[in-house]
Amino acid sequence: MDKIVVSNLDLFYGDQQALKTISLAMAEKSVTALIGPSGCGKSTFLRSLNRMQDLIPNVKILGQVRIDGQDIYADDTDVVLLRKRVGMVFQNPNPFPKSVFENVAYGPRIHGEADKKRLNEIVETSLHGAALWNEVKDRLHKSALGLSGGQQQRLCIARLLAVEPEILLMDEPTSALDPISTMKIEELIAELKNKYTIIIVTHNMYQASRVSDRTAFFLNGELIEEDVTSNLFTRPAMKKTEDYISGRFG
Ligand SMILES: Nc1ncnc2c1ncn2[C@@H]1O[C@H](COP(=O)(O)OP(=O)(O)OP(=O)(O)O)[C@@H](O)[C@H]1O
Repeated sequence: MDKIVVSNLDLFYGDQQALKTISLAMAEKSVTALIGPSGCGKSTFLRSLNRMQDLIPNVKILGQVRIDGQDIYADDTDVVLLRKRVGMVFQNPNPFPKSVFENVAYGPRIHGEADKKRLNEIVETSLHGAALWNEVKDRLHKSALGLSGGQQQRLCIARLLAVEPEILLMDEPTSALDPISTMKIEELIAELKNKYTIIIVTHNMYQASRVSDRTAFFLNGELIEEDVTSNLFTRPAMKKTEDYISGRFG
């Protein structure tokens, strides 16, 4: 079943059009990878799925983004609730300068959870969910900034899981990480897709082929082609896709 359906999405930064009439459906509990050369609009597209662009001045958005059938750009959308449902992980892990525990408890607390026992449970479950519990269970009250980069990234994922999202947006989540940490995040993505709908931007085509079910190729703000990942990489329908994946540009 489709979780997110984007129809005819145009996005302008001032006069510059960064997304050109994009239509793309993303299935529930699956991983969709967004690939394409630098500046083609991948991050812009990703950020349009939880209205992160609302924070940037002079952005104009036309078209629709429906999640479970509801247009997230409708006037009555609760954007705080939307961002709880659609969480985001960034390229550089960005834990708060607080303890591991406080990082994970932060979201539930601002959404009103005050019960200590319940918060303990949420923190433990979320850290398990992000495959980090065993590595941090003895240092829950130490600073998150003392964790390795890969652990910090998994902590950022745990922080999202704590508010019970439905969709995880990941913008090049491993580009700042070493190969072992990257592998752990990729294994985690494989686990998480049993429960969550995941959209990942990656520059690494091997990563796209390892982690995703479907891949969308963007070029100059256009969606050139979208298909089952193995098809897109072995039998692309479009010449531009073939040129990109065979390393002829980008
Ligand atoms: N806040 C902004 N204000 C103005 N223009 C922007 C802004 N963010 C992105 N752009 C422009 O929109 C276009 C698409 O950028 P975007 O970051 O979405 O591409 P990308 O494919 O994610 O690139 P990269 O792989 O380098 O991260 C680019 O031309 C970029 O310069």
